Amino acid sequence: MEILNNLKDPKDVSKLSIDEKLKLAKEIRKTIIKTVSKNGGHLSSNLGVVELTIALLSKLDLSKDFVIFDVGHQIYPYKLLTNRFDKFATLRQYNGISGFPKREESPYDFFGTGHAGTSISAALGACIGKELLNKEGKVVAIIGDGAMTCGMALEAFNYLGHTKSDLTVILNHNEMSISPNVGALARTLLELRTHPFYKNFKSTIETLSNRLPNGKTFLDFALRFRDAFKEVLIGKCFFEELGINYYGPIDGHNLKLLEYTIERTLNHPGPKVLHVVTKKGYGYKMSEENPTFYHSAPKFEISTGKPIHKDISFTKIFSEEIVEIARNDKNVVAITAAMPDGTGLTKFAKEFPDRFFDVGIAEQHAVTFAAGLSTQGLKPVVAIYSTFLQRAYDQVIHDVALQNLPVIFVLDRSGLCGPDGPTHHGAFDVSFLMPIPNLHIFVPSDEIDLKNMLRHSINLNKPVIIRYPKGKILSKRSNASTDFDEPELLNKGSKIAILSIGPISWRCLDMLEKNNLTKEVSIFAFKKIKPWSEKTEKIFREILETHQKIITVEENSTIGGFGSYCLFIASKFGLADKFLDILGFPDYFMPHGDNESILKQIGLDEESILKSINNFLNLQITSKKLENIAKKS
Ligand SMILES: Cc1ncc(C[n+]2csc(CCOP(=O)(O)OP(=O)(O)O)c2C)c(N)n1
Ligand SMILES: CC(=O)[C@@H](O)[C@H](O)COP(=O)(O)O
Ligand SMILES: [Mg+2]
Repeated sequence: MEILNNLKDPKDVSKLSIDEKLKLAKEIRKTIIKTVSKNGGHLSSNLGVVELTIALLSKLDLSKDFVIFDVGHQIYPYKLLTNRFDKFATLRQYNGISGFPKREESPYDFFGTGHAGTSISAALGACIGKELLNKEGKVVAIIGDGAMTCGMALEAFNYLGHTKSDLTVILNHNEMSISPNVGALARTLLELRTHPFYKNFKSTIETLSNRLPNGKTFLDFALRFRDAFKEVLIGKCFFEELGINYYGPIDGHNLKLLEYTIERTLNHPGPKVLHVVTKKGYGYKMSEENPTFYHSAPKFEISTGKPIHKDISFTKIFSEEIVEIARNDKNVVAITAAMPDGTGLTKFAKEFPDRFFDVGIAEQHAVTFAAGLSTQGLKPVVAIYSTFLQRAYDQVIHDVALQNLPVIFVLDRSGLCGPDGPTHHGAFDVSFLMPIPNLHIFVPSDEIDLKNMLRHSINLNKPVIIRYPKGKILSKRSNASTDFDEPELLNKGSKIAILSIGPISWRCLDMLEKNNLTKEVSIFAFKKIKPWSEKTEKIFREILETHQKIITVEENSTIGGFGSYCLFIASKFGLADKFLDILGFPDYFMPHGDNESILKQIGLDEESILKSINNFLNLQITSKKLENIAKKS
């Protein structure tokens, strides 16, 4: 990595010749492919923005300019060019560098992202902040066509057209969200991009500007000529209607053209959008052919592109079961906010295209849209990641729960999301959903529970949440009770009772078996955590009365989670003193890395749970011994 190795400062990029920059682009791609093949990560989006990032750093001065990447999953080339080449092999690993922009990680990561659609609002805030404080520097937001479908992005454009601030938005258009981008806006952008005048004109000027000795002057003339015709040819475009200047579309892999146009755009005062066209996955055959698979790539073999291994997950079980259910119930419809693959709805979409709705990255709309569907007697299933449901909290309360509408929310990634880190860990859903009246909240411990809960929920006629984490399924049983009011007894012990939710229950069982503690410790896996029926309360009371101590275990924040709810009920019985420990996620944002290291850090690994149990058991032994000594004397 001859060039990457020698870049000591982001400013050095601008000092390279065009040939060196082209070589640099190759080195960046090679480094990204190598690292992502070992660590997993967002391959396709990063390969698509290599030239764009080089061009941007050639034209920005990061000592005063400010740049924000929307979602931030495309930040790898930027990290490589902002003094993180030497740490890049640690990408997404525990104690390594993050896969997203992170303010604590580098002074060049100006704004943290991970969820889509925030860049223009944050950039506009920074821009107006600079104006008010008389600070120097340009502000740039880079946003993909997928993220442009977010309500927040559109809200920010609305305000930008009003403030007329000197903000540059670079729209990276590759026709892809994680899957192909959808919606009317995607169509409008495509019209801008594929207009025959633009297409032919673009290729002619680009070829000529590369060949002519005075390419820059020619390019300038040609682009001015094109702009003059823009309105006549395609009418005022979306952005210009809002009072925002529009440049483009330009080829996002043509470095010379990019540099030239970025400079020209930055120097134009006021609000503006530069429309850049790229190919997602560019430069690696496998990701060009299947950008969706390599969007969030698992570890893979570079020569074949094959993933190293794949576990059976809750997502896969949901994917198959919901199709089975829908075959027998034509009222079942499914909704995703731009994540048919991640949530497991691709199969459903293929078999029932008319009953499947990908609404774009628009979680708030997805939830209220589902509520609307349910008013007509349909049975909407909203498949969504826990962390993205945070976006639609009010919609869950105001549009679904308050009206008691039968929408089923299937929350994937509820729990640790390992290398994606704090923006993606599903750490809060139990805490933020438990207080909402009318919700029925289920937590499967394995695939059988999930299937049973789905079938039960589809006919419940109530708002439902089913939450489960990413990762492999741990139990190997072949049937389970469908009485979700009754916590499932996984092991009967005499002294301590572990009350748990989700697949971590099976890890606890494994831990007891390995440590010969099955006689001392019971495990109860709770299945429906809201509302508690009289039966659940009765069983809970019996558990309290028949055990000396209680430990709760969950993959959710300990604050406001399952454990604290149990403690609340126990206190009503006057039995709160039975609680030995409430184990779950801590009151700080957990880092990225492998789940095992994170669990260890937060005291939710087997060893830590064991320690909590042994502390009590050893204490009992010691006090027994002391009692005996006292008796003898
Ligand atoms: C609020 C929110 N919903 C969903 C996601 C998941 N997600 C991450 S990237 C992405 C697609 C983004 O597409 P685009 O902005 O066009 O970027 P590209 O990957 O095409 O470069 C989605 C849906 C997210 N990060 N945030
Ligand atoms: C950036 C983003 O939000 C998604 O790409 C997410 O990282 C995907 O996660 P999974 O790989 O768990 O589907
Ligand atoms: Mg895109």
